[in-house]
Amino acid sequence: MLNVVIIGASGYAGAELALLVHKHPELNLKGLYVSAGSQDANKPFSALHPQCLGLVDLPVKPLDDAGMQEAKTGTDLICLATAHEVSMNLAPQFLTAGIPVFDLSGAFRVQQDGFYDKYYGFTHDQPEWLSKAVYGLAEWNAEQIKQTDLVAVAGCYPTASLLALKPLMAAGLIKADTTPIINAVSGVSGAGRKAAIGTSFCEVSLNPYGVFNHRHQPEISYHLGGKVVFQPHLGNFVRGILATIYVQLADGVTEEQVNAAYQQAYSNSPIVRLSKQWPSIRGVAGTPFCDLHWQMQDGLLIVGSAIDNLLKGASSQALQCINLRFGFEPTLGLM
Ligand SMILES: NC(=O)C1=CN([C@@H]2O[C@H](COP(=O)(O)OP(=O)(O)OC[C@H]3O[C@@H](n4cnc5c(N)ncnc54)[C@H](OP(=O)(O)O)[C@@H]3O)[C@@H](O)[C@H]2O)C=CC1
Ligand SMILES: CC(=O)N[C@@H](CCC(=O)OP(=O)(O)O)C(=O)O
Repeated sequence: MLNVVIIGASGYAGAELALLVHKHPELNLKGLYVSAGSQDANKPFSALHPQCLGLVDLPVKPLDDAGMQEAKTGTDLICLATAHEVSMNLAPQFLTAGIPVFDLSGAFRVQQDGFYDKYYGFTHDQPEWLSKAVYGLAEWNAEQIKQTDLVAVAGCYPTASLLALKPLMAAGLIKADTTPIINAVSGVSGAGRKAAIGTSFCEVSLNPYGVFNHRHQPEISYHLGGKVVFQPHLGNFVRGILATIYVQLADGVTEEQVNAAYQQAYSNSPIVRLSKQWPSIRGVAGTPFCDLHWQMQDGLLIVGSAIDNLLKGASSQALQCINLRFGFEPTLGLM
């Protein structure tokens, strides 16, 4: 059994991960942590997430000096479900102690000059670790994930978008000099557990946000290797992302070629389901799956992609990466 520590365990993504680790046959949930000054420090995890009562009753401990020392001792791997800047600061402290890190934040996802200043509002001060990080999009980067100690688990909207677009890009089916358009809606859990007026459930109906400046647009472009337009929306549901993606196909591309591209990419990947119907939030919420469906007409392809933002968009994808890194079956603890 591998001993796992989760930092940021009281948050929405960390909590999902704690439950997944608890259920995993090869992983032992060794410790759960929150910030040193957290109002939740020392509360039982199950008091914060009552669905886990009797399953995960460990306390969430404060990550003060003693907590940090304890978190490092006898630990085989660390998961960071913390804000980007917190992860940037914490990851090196575990990596230098020889403990592999699986970071759910955006802190190590994009290796591009000036990216963090422009899109995250801070200067990245760990360029060496950033250059060593592997992007944790499990279906596409399995070989690199197996060999790294720092996995930057892919973002939620980028996971839904890239799983839909990468097969087309890899097969050369996207028309040159065109820009795929990604229109996506997320549930409010995507904004995390902290209360804010803009993501308060009574305030949210359905609205676009982050127009032309959301940090996931460059993350998607960088890992696709091509330009995209990305427009997120906030919807009045708790969890799930539905992305509808519009792609101009290269001249002469047939439906058979599109089908073959998706089959080739995912026929051995049970987490990505090539559906015969348009995906829905209901079809994926609470599951580790990404559901894809597509249709084409007159050279235009429309692809639907749905995931649970807290699972395939965060914690279950982290677990896929852990499985790959430690040589377990890729879907162990997930299906
Ligand atoms: N929500 C989602 O759908 C997704 C989230 N992510 C990423 O995962 C990360 C967590 O997201 P989410 O769960 O939504 O966020 P939450 O705000 O729900 O949770 C954040 C967690 O971090 C803890 N925390 C805050 N500051 C520190 C600190 N200095 N040291 C240790 N722990 C700290 C918080 O507890 P406390 O404040 O009490 O200390 C809490 O447990 C983010 O980077 C996010 O971008 C990725 C994909 C999807
Ligand atoms: C609805 C909502 O607010 N979603 C968040 C994205 C979720 C998230 O935490 O982003 P990462 O996947 O990059 O970690 C946002 O738009 O910033």
